[in-house]
Amino acid sequence: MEKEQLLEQAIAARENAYVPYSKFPVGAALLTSDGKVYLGCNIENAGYSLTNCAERTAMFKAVSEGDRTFTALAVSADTEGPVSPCGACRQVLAEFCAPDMPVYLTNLKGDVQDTTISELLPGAFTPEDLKYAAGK
Ligand SMILES: O=c1ccn([C@H]2C[C@H](O)[C@@H](CO)O2)c(=O)[nH]1
Ligand SMILES: [Zn+2]
Repeated sequence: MEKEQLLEQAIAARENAYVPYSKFPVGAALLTSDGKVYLGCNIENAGYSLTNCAERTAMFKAVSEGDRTFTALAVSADTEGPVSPCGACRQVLAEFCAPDMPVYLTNLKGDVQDTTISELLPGAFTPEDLKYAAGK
């Protein structure tokens, strides 16, 4: 799967966004090691804090279908520069994705920022951090 194809899919995934409150559609495309792509969009709620971001929608779809091995993620929104994933999504991504996994952030103007999971959330709290206390 080419980076460009994944970016295209993230842009297309915005079409299903449910965004009556923010009117800010976001799309995500999460690539598995098997070459499967899970799409995600943001899904808002009248109880605003219950909103689910595009990145977490894609991740939760994949995990709920039994896929946990990921090789790349693309995210798209209509932002001035490449879209910046929120803190909650950065933490959820760090749970399942390798620190060096590529993440492609884009906007509708074609700006692309290549980054990684660990660049998005340096020092993430991970499953490893739970092992010290568990081993006492
Ligand atoms: O990376 C991001 C940033 C924001 N949002 C959503 C949450 C909310 O629905 C809207 C405005 O914050 O955009 C995402 O889905 N992903
Ligand atoms: Zn988010």
